[in-house]
Amino acid sequence: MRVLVVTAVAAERDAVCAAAEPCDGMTLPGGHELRRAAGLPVALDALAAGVGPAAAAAGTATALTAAALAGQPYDLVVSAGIGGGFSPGPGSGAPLGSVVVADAIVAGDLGAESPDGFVPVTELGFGTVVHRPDPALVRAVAAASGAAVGPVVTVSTVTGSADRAAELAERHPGVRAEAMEGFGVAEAAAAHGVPVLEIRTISNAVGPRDRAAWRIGEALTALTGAFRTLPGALTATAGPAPEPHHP
Ligand SMILES: O=C(O)c1cccc(C(=O)CC[C@H]2O[C@@H](n3cnc4c(=O)[nH]cnc43)[C@H](O)[C@@H]2O)c1
Repeated sequence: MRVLVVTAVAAERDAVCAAAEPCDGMTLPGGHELRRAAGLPVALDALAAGVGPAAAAAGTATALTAAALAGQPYDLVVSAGIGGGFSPGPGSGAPLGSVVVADAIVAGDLGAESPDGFVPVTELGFGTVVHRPDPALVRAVAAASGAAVGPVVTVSTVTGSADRAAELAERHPGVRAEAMEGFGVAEAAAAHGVPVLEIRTISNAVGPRDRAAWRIGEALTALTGAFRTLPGALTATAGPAPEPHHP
């Protein structure tokens, strides 16, 4: 099984690689650097594609295309990194340092404002605003890593007020976390017909800005922990490798 992990920044990519060292580098067409982990039961490549959904989609599509052209397509793409956690409650939110696996990868602000509030792009007659990963895979990966499961919203503007946090929570019942790349990664994966997951570890609370309260180090450590458990969860759900085809 071949897995592409897409993070925003190098610190997140290195936290993923820390679960799977050695992680050797290679350069993709266009200059993105891909780190390849050796010695795991799954082949795992990690890419820091940049912050935001557009950079995430561009980097993911580049890596998927390069792999397909090399005759080594990926079987799974994972959007991974730190994220903001909504206020913890029963069946929603996520506390600092915790792990979230998305059962819905949602475009949080793709749409239009109207006098009656936000209108998602689908209601304008365009595209999609949600990708739903395979539920069995989500359950297996979450169980292995001790993660909460729920929607993760992708935004282009980090939430900085209680009002905006409340608006997103109302619009997306059960929402666990907010980040900036998952939907872009998922769009690229869908364009290539490759399954997708999103795994976030919580570095800050979604709401009023409070930089002193960020726990980026803890979230990166939790990311390494989650990726230590990923290969086992994937091999347990993948079943036996298909027989080679002899024409
Ligand atoms: O300046 C701020 O107030 C602020 C608050 C949280 C995050 C940022 C970032 O610039 C980080 C963006 C980066 O990290 C992910 N991330 C982490 N926490 C959040 C969040 O609460 N909302 C959205 N994204 C978050 C994100 O995926 C980016 O890769 C600045």
